[in-house]
Amino acid sequence: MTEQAIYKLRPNRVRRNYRGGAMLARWDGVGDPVDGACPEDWIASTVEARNPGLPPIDHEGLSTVETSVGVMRLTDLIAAAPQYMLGEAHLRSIGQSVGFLAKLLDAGMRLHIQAHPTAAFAQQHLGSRWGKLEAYVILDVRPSTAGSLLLGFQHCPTPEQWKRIVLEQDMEAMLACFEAIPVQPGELWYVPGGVPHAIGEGLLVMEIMEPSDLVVRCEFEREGIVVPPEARFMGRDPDFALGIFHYEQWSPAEVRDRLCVQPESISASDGCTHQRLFGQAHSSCFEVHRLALDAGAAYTFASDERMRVAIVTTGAGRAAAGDMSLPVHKGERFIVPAGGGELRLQGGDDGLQVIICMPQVGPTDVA
Ligand SMILES: O=P(O)(O)OC[C@H]1O[C@](O)(CO)[C@@H](O)[C@@H]1O
Repeated sequence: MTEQAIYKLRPNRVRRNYRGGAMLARWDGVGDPVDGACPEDWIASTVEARNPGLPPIDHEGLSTVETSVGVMRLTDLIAAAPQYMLGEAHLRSIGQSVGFLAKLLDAGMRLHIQAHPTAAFAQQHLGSRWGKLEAYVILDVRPSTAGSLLLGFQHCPTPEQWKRIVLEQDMEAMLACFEAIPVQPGELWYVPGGVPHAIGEGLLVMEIMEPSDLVVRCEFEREGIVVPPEARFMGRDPDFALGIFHYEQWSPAEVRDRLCVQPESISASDGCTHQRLFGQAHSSCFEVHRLALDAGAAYTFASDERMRVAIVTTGAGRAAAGDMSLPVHKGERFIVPAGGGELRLQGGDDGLQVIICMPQVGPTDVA
């Protein structure tokens, strides 16, 4: 198989327990975009979706890429050229998975209230190296929706009260534990394991997380969508599952202080700003950068021999690596393998914004 310096990712929609996806369909050029049962696109995913209680779909969640010899599953491409795709250091510390999971998430309705295990809990009790710490880049808010998150308890129940609320589905009491946290496009948030949360109606979010689909779902039905019993508590009993929650009370201002992240400026010159959005201070699993190029501006994202997963979030332009150069536009997602060299970007007439995600594989500094 020929090694390419850029692989375009195919759309990869995944079923969830909420409706959405119309904004993603618009990104993908679908003529008549509507919300449906597949509101997420999993990007460069080597993680299978877990949808217990729904009819099985083989390999749901696994990404496919365009290659010179046709469309291939990313896991097969990596297996065929692990060193080129991921690099030596990655293979040694992480193996043949991408090492993190990125998603575009398009919420046509508020998601149900949930929490995820920390990596420490997952290692100790679930036989998994990772829990599911999540980081969000808010990309857009649908008109006529407020744009908010439920995040952390503002009126914290005791573990016994929370257990009663969840088991009896006392929705009035459950919602009374939270106040809406307003969010804006461009903001960065992160959600450590154990923190209850729900993404609000109308948000389009780029989500980067530890590579698992481990979740405790607390609302068993929303807007007629029933979360199947086997999908609620990670297949365990309620006491075990609800044991992952952190029972801390944070006011909306404290939530913003703790969990709204300020980007770190890496460079700002010649019509291009380069920021690190999430790094080792937030996660030992992934690192995320944002590049914003004015019309005609050019920028080279240096290679430190890690795989880079790129998503064009605004505008259009060109992306080049090695001897490949492609036109790219809003919604495009692509991979530059560890062995693909530096990534060269150029802004088109309306400029170009690209988010780049990479695994953490040890000491890192791409500045
Ligand atoms: O509706 P579901 O299937 O529980 O999906 C939950 C979604 O919520 C998130 O955990 C975000 O909070 C996504 O990563 C996940 O896909």
